[in-house]
Amino acid sequence: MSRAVLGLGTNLGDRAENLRAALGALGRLPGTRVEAVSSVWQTAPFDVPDKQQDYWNICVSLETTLSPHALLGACLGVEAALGRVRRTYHGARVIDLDLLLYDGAAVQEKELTVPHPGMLERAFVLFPLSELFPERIACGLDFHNAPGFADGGSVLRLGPAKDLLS
Ligand SMILES: Nc1ncnc2c1ncn2[C@@H]1O[C@H](COP(=O)(O)OP(=O)(O)OP(=O)(O)O)[C@@H](O)[C@H]1O
Ligand SMILES: Nc1nc2c(c(=O)[nH]1)N=C(CO)CN2
Repeated sequence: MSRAVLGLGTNLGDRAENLRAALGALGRLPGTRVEAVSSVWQTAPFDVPDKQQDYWNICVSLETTLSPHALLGACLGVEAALGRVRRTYHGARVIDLDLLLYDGAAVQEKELTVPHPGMLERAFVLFPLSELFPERIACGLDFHNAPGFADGGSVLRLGPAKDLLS
């Protein structure tokens, strides 16, 4: 059994429903259990080409028997099932699932890079991630250097997933 950590984001349509549906789908993957879910964080769109609604971001840890590649394939399947359409680079999306970490694995391929290359620069990842691993990640001290904080206040904790998403 391995532990994988995913970052989820949505900024199109009903964001609570999109996260709810994605979590449900992840829990139904073969050999997979949702171990923990962060709070829901409302974050300003970072590095996007046009005006977009704020994102809702969460991080999720999974216990899974799926390999990293099989899990990535499953994540792409969940995105497709929820109606994600890829139009432009960093365009608004119904749902995005990024594989952030998989045990201690390091994968360097175009189709799959783990740890996710952008994760340490993204406040919208680090804040929810710090809730799952408080002993490993402390947010706050250096947050003004995180790109998500370029506008000085772009990450807002909305509340626990159990209140917002169940
Ligand atoms: N760790 C990873 N998690 C998810 N996708 C990855 C990962 N590493 C590489 N990819 C590849 O990236 C491709 C494009 O993913 P996507 O369109 O969701 O990127 P993005 O989320 O818009 O950008 P970013 O990666 O900057 O968050 C996927 O088809 C996948 O093969
Ligand atoms: N706040 C925020 N900004 C983003 C996000 C995201 O999930 N949250 N995802 C992106 C592409 O993956 C680009 N920009």
